[in-house]
Amino acid sequence: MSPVEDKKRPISPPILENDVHKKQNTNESAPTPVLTPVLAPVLASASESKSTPVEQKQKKQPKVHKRKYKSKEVDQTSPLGVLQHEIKEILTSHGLSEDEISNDMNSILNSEEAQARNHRIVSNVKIESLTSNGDGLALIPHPEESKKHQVCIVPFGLPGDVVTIKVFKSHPLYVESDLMEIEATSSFRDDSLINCRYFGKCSGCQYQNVEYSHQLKFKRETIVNAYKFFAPVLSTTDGALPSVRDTEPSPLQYSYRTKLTPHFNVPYKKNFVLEYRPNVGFGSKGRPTWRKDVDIPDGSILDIEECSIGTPIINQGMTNERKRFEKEFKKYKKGATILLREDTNVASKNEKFELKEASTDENDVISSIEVDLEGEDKKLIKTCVTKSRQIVTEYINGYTFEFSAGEFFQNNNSILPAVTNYVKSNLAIANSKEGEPNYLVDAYCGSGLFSITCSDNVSKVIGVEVSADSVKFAERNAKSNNIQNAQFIVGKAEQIFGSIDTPCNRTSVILDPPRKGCDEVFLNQLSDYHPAKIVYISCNVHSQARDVEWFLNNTKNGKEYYVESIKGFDFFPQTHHVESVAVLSLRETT
Ligand SMILES: C[S@@+](CC[C@H](N)C(=O)[O-])C[C@H]1O[C@@H](n2cnc3c(N)ncnc32)[C@H](O)[C@@H]1O
Repeated sequence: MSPVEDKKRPISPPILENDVHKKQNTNESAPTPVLTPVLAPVLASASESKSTPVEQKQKKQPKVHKRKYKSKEVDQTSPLGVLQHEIKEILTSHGLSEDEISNDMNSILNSEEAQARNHRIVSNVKIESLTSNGDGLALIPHPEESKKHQVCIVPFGLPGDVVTIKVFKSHPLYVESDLMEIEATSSFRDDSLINCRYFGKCSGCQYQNVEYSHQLKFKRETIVNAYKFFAPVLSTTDGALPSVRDTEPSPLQYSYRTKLTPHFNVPYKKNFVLEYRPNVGFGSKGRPTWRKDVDIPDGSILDIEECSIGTPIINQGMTNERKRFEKEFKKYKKGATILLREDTNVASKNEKFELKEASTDENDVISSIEVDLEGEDKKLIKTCVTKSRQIVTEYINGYTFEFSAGEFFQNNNSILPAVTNYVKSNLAIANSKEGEPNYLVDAYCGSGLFSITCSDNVSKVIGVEVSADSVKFAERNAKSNNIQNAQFIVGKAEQIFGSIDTPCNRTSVILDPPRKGCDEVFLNQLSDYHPAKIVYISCNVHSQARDVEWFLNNTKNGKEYYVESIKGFDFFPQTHHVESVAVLSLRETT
């Protein structure tokens, strides 16, 4: 084990809600807690018993710093915000109150004994459900009070599994655990399907041991729950929400990710020089031991040579860059992330294509893979780019898109034809007359993916995007794809409607915001603009559900719309992620 890897899990202080979130993102190991010497005052008073009261007063009492649990606000639509709803669900199903599952955080923080009682091994734990994050959720006996329970998160546990776990972290209303043993197997579990030796420890995938059709059902359930939790009025109003459609499968279930970002840590110490190469890979999800067939050393970052969901050229890039790092790691004074982004160029089959700068092998030769396009005199030449400012190309349904390697672009090329076709097919405006002009506003347009792929169905497209760099690429992409009816504006989606002059009853709007969703300013303006159709694409179905509920129930014209359809797209097979497309249409007036 290299010196930068932590050897033993520290007795963890409870992680504050925000800290947990930070930790999940950075994959840092938990800080070693400084335990408060709770016995110190007792011992001190015993040795002082012979002094006079005046002497005792003069001697300074050692200060006991009691640690206090401070909770911080969590973003309601983040995994931790969603967990609050999931905990309520499990409580309702067992007829329990919050008091009956609560943990005494101040005691756990200040007493080693309380920590030891709480952070323990528990057997015969039945996994009841899945969180939106793909973790198992269970109810276990409370270690302090026999009438109470604890809600426990068990990564890699599947509904129906009976397992042994090790609880290692406490929070006021739940605990976190590692999966140690599977005692009885869920009907969803088929460990023979596991494709990667790091599965079960790496934080990247959650469902490699779940048959794909079940994965798609889990994701549909995530969407159903998102609307139940974040659109409660619509969910409980008869006929206000359509049944969520089946999740669209990804044509590729492995080898699909066109971008990976392995990373490494270097301890922050003055004049520190690394003696061993640190692990390079992805964050670990606790320290589970349930996979008996592989032995992977613990560490906050796992050393990963190959990622089974990455495309072949991305994995070739990973091999190249790991070899380079092996030679150069001593130069690094701090941790870093290695960008691996697929670059796809199109050429005719016999053309000798000159490769642009990209990841090279140990002989300094650019690694590339060629793929013939079926039924066409064209081939795709793929390389792996590692510089974030470098321009890369993506090929979708006959269109090419250029963008900076470090900027946002969808990561699963194989599903993009299905998604863009679905979005396009849902833009049609009811009661359209033949020959009448129609328009599209693509808010949050990035480098023009939907503006360009949907442009041939409409008279004019206006794309809006806050990043000037992305707009530059959107314009360039429209030109290179010979799209003449698209115009792009640099600006905030919240400020666009004042400058859009297309007739609202002939205009459809695409929304594809970042994870946090749209804000109320934007939704009010969208409602005032009153478009004929809205297609809302989202990588966070929870913020989508919240926005749809707010738009329909709280904006001026919201009541005039109904939710025509909701459908998930599986951009990330083997993981818990799901992309959702909701279509909102104007009710027909008689
Ligand atoms: C999820 S991406 C979608 C991009 C594009 N539709 C695609 O699929 O490639 C969200 C985009 O919204 C942009 N964005 C973020 N906040 C914005 C805002 N307030 N107004 C306009 N665009 C914004 C980001 O720069 C990013 O390009």
